[in-house]
Amino acid sequence: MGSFPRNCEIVEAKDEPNTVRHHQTFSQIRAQDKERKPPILKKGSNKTLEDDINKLFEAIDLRTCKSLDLSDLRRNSSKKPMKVAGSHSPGIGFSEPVSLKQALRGLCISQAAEMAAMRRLSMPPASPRVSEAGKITNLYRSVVVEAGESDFPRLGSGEPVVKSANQSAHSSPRIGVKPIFKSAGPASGECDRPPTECREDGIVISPMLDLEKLPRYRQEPKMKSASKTAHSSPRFGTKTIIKSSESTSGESGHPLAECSGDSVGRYLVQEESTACCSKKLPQSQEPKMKSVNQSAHSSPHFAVESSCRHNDSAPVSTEVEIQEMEAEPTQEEIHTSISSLPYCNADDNVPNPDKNFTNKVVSGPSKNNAASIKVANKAAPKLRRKGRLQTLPLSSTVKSSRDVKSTRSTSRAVKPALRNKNLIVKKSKKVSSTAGNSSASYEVSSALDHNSGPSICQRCQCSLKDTKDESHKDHPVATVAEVSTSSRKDDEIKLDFIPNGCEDSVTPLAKTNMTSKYKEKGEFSQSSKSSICDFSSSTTSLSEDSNLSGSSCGNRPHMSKDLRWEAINSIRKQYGFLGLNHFNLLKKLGSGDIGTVYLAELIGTNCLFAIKVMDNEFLARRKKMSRAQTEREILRMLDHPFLPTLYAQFTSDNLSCLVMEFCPGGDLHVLRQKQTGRYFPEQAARFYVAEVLLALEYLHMLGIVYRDLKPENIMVREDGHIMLTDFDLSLRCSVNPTLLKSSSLGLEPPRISGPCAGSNCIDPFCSGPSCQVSCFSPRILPASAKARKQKAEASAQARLLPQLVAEPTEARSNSFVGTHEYLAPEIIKGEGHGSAVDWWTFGVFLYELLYGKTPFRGAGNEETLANVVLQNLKFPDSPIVSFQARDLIRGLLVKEPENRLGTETGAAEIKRHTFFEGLNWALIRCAIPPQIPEFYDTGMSKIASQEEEKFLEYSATGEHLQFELF
Ligand SMILES: Nc1ncnc2c1ncn2[C@@H]1O[C@H](COP(=O)(O)OP(=O)(O)OP(=O)(O)O)[C@@H](O)[C@H]1O
Repeated sequence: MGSFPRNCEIVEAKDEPNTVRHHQTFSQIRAQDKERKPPILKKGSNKTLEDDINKLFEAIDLRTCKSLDLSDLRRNSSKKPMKVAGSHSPGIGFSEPVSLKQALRGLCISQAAEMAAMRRLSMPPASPRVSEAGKITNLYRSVVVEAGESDFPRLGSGEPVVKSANQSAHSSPRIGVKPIFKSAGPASGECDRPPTECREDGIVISPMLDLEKLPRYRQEPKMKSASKTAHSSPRFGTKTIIKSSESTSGESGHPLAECSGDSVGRYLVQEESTACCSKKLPQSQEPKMKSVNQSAHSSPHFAVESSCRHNDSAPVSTEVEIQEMEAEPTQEEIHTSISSLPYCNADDNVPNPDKNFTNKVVSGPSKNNAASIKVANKAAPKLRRKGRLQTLPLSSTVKSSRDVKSTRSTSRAVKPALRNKNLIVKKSKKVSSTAGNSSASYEVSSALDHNSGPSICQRCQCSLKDTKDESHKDHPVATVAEVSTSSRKDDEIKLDFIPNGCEDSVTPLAKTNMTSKYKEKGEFSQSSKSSICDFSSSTTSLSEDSNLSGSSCGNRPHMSKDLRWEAINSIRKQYGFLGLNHFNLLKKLGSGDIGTVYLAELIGTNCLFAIKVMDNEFLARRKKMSRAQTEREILRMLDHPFLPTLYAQFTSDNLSCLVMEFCPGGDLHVLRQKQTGRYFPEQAARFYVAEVLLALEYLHMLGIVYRDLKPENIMVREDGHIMLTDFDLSLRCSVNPTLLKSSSLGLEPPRISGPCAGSNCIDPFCSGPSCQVSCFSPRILPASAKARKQKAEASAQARLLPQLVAEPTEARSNSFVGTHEYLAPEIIKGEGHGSAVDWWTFGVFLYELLYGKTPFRGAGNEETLANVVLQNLKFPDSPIVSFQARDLIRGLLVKEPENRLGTETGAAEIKRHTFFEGLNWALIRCAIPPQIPEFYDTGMSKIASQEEEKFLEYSATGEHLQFELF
């Protein structure tokens, strides 16, 4: 392994001058041999052994070698190991001087090779239905299988056996393998992106992982810096962007590769041209694999930057973790295997929607903006220049303490207090999404669900007023169990959209105050995520939704008491528009690929928001408009207690702003690291994954495949409940919700035999006298016989209820999207993926919460990817996790998506698992979360004490976008 050349390009074997005398027949060779080594005749013996052999040679030669010389054999038996330059394997080919014995051996081998070649030639052609990518995959597999059977050691049973690039080169001239991954190690930050090789015969040479460095990791278990922090950090800040066919510049050989690290982010290549997400495709369009030529343009190119992520709270050495993550296959096998993984992506050529998006943003409802600006300037003297930080009094809801947001990288950590300069270097990802109309909105219906009853338990008469978030009280939990399409009419589908009024386009009020500079900055700040995105095709499509309708609270009557809506509308009424100048930017919460999120206070309202600020010019230049558009469109659709609420969106001074709900509790990644042992107790994990499951279920119902589930994307609200964020990598598709009778499901009905009874549960079937918490009562709590009987009856009733299945099973995409440790195998293998990837990531997520680490993490990204594909799932001995939890994880982390739990009927399948037994899904939001954020420091006090004027400046240059607070 160590000698494996890093950039070894293994393509179709060519004739090697120093190896086989290809064009010599066997008889010629034998004649030469005879000349060199004349037979030694024993005295008195007319027939020697040599003579016999010679006759044998002649006989064979006549039969086989007249029309077939070695070069022919070599071509036709291409999948068999052949001698290559520098190889001295005896018996494969002939070399001079060649002995009789060698010749005989070589002949036998050649005959074997000939037989293999003939066998291959007699194989039936591939089915015309098989796509070119499929052919490549099949070809690849045939090589793997054949070679695996004959020459190469098998890896773990049941796992795919793949060959090393070298081996492939020896045996398969049809597939050229070019290792392109040049990760210089976790801390080097190097990145490379070799071009995709598209051969003349149309075969796309997939980029392969170069795991050359893997042995080094193994040999150096005590890793430094990033490695030492492996336990809690660093998903190895790697961002891989793969070339996709959406490129409009024809840079097929120069796909975007973006590397990001935690400490240092670098743009080593230019971004690929266009990632289109809004192509309006007919919904009926079936998923298609692209042709190889298309694939050639879209084959994923991996540019991997393994970054050193510092983790200030991770004293556990990597050594332990690496040892734990040792795969069953040897490292060499892993290397060998992953080197041959087919990274062929098939992408569609999708028109660039950026233009439309830009137009839309810029030409928004800004009719009276000019007038409004003047009015605003006069009537609101307190309004500062856009982005200006003011020293306003703290909101009453803001608690002053500290909550240091730590991420997997300290370089990404957001410091609680403002600094003079916070530089944000934008990372670039390539994302794709599809446009379309997924206006699958659902009306909450209690008729069909036994759990969707009133928010007050009919039996125990307990109220829900204890919940901290007022908005949640009126917020319907749109779980599958509660959602029905039976009574829904099209004109009733309104609740998912914010009003037009929420989308303001503001003439740059403070443009003169906003310094626009273009600077080169050497200081980098990275977000904590290392998502991978490659925008390729999605064969399902949606159209730009236009069902926006206005109301005071975005058609969310259940949120009418939300003070934030009132505040927004008040400002809008007062000034005629809403712009960035109406907010005080208090501090930077974090930055992502397409924007920076600030904590902001709506001036004069004491209402806090999280505002995502994106530079349209930068987005357009970096072809990221589609990502921003995807996120914006999805945010506008959402109305769920565990998903963010978009209060407003506007464009101000070419800055596109999304005003969202602010989550003061940080993200789950940070919260996990604060736990003892850096893992959650099982009950806490159960709470979080249950809420995430509902969020995913809701997204799937809307035709959204999330694709980037990980703790970093799960924010903790003020009340301790979660909020799933970050939708720019999501895939939008069509979905056909179906109501299924339990009989047609062929599955067990929901099991409610848990111990909720007797505890404080709001379960409508509960005879208990109280409420709260009990939704997450431990399964092991004893239940009375009576309660058990009632539960059994409830189960029987539930059996009769129809079940809504709203899994977007038709969704397909070939994008390489996600985060390394969370990537599903089908994404890594480029086989195309659908909604099942969310259930894979859900399994990884549960695993990480319970064990404090992800299941397939390797020493580097490449090894992680290899492990995901090849390594069997293992559970550490410690901490002790229940059988139910492990069983659920096992069901979710099935490498074949078709066999994965959730693939068939979505979240409903998962919710029935015994891990969630006894959980009242409809009332989760009423349960007391495991942890409630204590304080959150907005940094305003510090600003006030400094009595400084803070300004937001942004600048963009070349590859980077920078926002500065100073
Ligand atoms: N509603 C919110 N409340 C509090 N903090 C938030 C909120 N939304 C985002 N953040 C913080 O801002 C950071 C940046 O968010 P953002 O969505 O821009 O980037 P990201 O999560 O890295 O996603 P991407 O890079 O794909 O855009 C997040 O990591 C999170 O810490």
